[in-house]
Amino acid sequence: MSDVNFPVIDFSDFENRYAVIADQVLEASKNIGFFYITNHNGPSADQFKRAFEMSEEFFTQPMEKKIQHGKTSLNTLEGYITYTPQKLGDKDVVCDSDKETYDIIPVSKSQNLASVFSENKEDLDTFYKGMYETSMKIFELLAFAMKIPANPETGANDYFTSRHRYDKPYATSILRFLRYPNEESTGRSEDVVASEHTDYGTITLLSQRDIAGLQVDIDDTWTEIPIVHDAILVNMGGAIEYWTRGLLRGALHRVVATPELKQKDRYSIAFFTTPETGVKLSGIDSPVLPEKMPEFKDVPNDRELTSDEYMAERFKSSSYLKKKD
Ligand SMILES: O=C(O)CCC(=O)C(=O)O
Ligand SMILES: [Fe+2]
Repeated sequence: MSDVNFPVIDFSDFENRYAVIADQVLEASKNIGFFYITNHNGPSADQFKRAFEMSEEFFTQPMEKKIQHGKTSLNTLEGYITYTPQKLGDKDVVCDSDKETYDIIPVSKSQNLASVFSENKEDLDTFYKGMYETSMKIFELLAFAMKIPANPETGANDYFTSRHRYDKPYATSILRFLRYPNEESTGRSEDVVASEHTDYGTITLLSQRDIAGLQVDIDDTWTEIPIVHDAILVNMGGAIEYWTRGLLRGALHRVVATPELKQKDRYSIAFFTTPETGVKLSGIDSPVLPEKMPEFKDVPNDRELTSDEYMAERFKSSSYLKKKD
């Protein structure tokens, strides 16, 4: 475990300090690929608390209730993934090995919202939008710091945001509630409860409720990411690493079991952004972009992929739902 000063970027006095904040965001995105933001104007501490309460209310229901919203295919955007094999009718509910998750798309487009969430639609919608807006702010800062030309008509740094529009028919962002059930309840104990991976999308916002365990690979060393209260953790995903030719770092990360997990469930919330369907993950006009496309582990680098092709490649080489040996 190396001793790294984990970046915490203060967004206060945002307009006046825009250029400084943008540079800090770019530096952290290049070097570690993970950083905290504080005073961000995104969801408040109370809204996070409320979101975790909804999550707890959903996950503590009996399994029969939860699987009524089970995903039976990975192509389904919204719904529940279980941690022990379950059937919904004659179909298997998608099963992860150590954790359970519930994915939410924009509330207005949802077809199959569990009652806990539909009863609290307004809170959920506000929280989802707050996470979305915060992601868009990060994209604007990155576009500015990378000196990508602003929109000539509006002056906005909208290169990335205009490719992640909120109200596209195809949902571009997923809000995911996660629970890692405690070891006593499952009778299992593993050292690693979310295997090492890079996220598929462009950026992820994350909050670990009260049990740490998230680690990021920094210079080949697993480094613990502390919990910083009232801060949002931001990380770069594989799609933005690919799109920026490796400039931004889609860092490997994982979750390990801490002693608390023996008796207490671990909750986290993630918000994943994915570019709109058909977006070309190439052609960024930036003086800081590397000239050459590097090699990537999971995707080919000899042709230019669209967002959909990129995702398809990642799913092909995915070990996400394969059982650990
Ligand atoms: O639960 C966490 O803290 C991290 C989860 C994660 O990395 C993911 O879902 O992609
Ligand atoms: Fe992740």
